[in-house]
Amino acid sequence: MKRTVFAAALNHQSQIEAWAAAFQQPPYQHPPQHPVWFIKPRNTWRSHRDTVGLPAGEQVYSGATLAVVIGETARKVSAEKAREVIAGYALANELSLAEESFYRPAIKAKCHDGFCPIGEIAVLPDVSALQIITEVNGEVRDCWNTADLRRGATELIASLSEFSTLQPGDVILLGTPQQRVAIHAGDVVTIKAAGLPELSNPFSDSAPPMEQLSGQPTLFALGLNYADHASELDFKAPEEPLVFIKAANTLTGDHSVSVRPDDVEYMHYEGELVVVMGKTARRVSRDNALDYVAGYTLCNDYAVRDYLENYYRPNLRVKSRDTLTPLREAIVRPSALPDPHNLALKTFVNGELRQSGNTRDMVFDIPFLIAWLSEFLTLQPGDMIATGTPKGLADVRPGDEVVVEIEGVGRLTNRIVSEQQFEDSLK
Ligand SMILES: O=C(O)C/C=C\CC(=O)C(=O)O
Ligand SMILES: [Mg+2]
Repeated sequence: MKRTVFAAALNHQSQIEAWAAAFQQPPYQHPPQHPVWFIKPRNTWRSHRDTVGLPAGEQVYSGATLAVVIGETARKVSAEKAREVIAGYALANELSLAEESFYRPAIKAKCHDGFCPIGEIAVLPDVSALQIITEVNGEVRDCWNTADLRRGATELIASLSEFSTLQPGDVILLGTPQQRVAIHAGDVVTIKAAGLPELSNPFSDSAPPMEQLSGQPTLFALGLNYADHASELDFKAPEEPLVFIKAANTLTGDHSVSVRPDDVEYMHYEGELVVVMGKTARRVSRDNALDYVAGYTLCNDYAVRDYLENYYRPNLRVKSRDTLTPLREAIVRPSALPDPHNLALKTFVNGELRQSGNTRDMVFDIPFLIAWLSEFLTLQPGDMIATGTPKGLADVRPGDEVVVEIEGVGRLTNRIVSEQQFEDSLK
């Protein structure tokens, strides 16, 4: 069973060449120094022969790629050892709207329902020079070679597992070339490569309804959803929700530890109200949105600012690190919290009040966020929306106790430890 589907962007030589001049300018400033990660959440997953519905009025592009499937737990694995954790490979179609910017997470371009069909797994001894062929209605329309990838499977596993422990069932998509194939309703897109089961999907302008999904619930998180926090970071409040996704590996519980990397200057807390979905939601109106909510809880959306790069910012390396998202499992039912938009939110460090806000100050409120997301993707029971943090960030150090408290929802306590302390605790 798939767990998290990670994807590498800008990993094909043709993309870096096409974007070379732009990456020397704002907002990028320089070419990416680290792999550019994004996540294809479970609503995007489809299988061989599944029909994929195309969003009305949008041009969708095929993105044939190779998926590497993790077979064993991989934590801080070297590239040399990475081969040992690979269960096999599959073909995938990393579907996308046009890639017009890599600055902020491209959830609208990448995460529509059905935007990630993945084929059956097979064991292959070597994928370093594999031809990936795309046929549309039986005609070859694209062909690229994995030899043109900037980082191969083992290097990507090493890079990702440095901050995100991989588990069996996790998948990494290795990237797509700059040129993509435009697809239309009525097309059948087939992806082929020697030694792998082909992946073929018909495309329609109306897709069958989503069944109940497997895989980990998706944790959507809002950036800059409080104007005072945006301004303390020298940003204006966004004109539409800035949504990024956090992977399952980052979650930890109440009274747990969060690891501060030893080589960083600034790791800060972010107390946040979290909405937990209770019913399948697709194209839900703002007026009805709260009817789909199972309850509310809270999280601490820690960030390691040293690792920020202006590619799909905030990057997974900043926001999706092991142990850096404490989340309280117990939820408060909507009946006990009639107005989630008027709750005091506080964060204390070692008993001292450091952050104090109110959920009434959200830029985009909860009904808006549910309606906006469900306009292009299906929210499933268990999916969560961390609604952003107000002003008042500060660095935290090993030994600090951090408590997030939201009126009517409860408290979340955790302690900061150093990498060395955490490694010692594992021995
Ligand atoms: O790009 C940045 O510096 C901020 C991105 C996300 C901030 C966040 O998680 C929040 O506002 O909450
Ligand atoms: Mg946050």
